Amino acid sequence: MPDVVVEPDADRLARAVAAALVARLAAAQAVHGTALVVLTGGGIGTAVLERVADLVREPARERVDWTAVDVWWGDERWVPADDADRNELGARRALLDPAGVPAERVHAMPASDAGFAEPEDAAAWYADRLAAAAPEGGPVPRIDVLLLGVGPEGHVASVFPGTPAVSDRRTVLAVHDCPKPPPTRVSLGFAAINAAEEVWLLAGGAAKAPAVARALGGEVTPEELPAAGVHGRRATRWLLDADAAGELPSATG
Ligand SMILES: O=C(O)[C@H](O)[C@@H](O)[C@H](O)[C@H](O)COP(=O)(O)O
Repeated sequence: MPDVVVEPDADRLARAVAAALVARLAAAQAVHGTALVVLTGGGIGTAVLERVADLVREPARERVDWTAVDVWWGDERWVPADDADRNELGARRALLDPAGVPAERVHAMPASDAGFAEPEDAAAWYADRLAAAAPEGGPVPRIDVLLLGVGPEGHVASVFPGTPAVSDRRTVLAVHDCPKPPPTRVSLGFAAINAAEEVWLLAGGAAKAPAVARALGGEVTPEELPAAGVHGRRATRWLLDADAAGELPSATG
């Protein structure tokens, strides 16, 4: 059963997720020496990273060794490396650069000008990188926490309802004709998403309330609403603000 946390508003949601993320990464490092996080793009994903950067600047609070954090992405837009639409650029600016994450631990998905002819080639390359990082020979390394924003129609990463990506069994996919621009992307598929130890779905705002309620209502298929197909190996957490939780039974009485 997923864990659902509701914060009063978007700012407190971002702060709460940031604090929980720092704690989760510190706990993983205490056990394994390193920690691995998969980042999401979008507004809430970037807001969380900015709040984490605030925490990093509070020396008393800093418990994460950012030189021992591996950063991967859940999806990336198929645009040039310097394009403002790149999720990677937003993450570097918000957290990775100020926190001092070493270059060799930042595993960005290829940009459209990185030398791969097609996004399919970039997806295959990223899948190989994930497999190469998996010590036990599995498809992906140990993912301590995988962050996902949620679209108003229930997409996660770049897996959209009613698209081949929902049933694709590969760990990394090329996605075309996305309803959310830019249209072409590289995205983790459920084979990678659901291999994470913990998956945190982040949603803020009333526009997300119907998708959140349908995903948690248990009456919808991943084909209809991909967020309903997300299940971490150890934990699945929904981290919401009050508006995004507005159609949950507990909120409607
Ligand atoms: O690259 C992307 O666009 C994101 O990965 C995407 O999956 C995003 O997380 C959701 O669309 C929610 O975005 P917002 O938080 O901005 O609503």
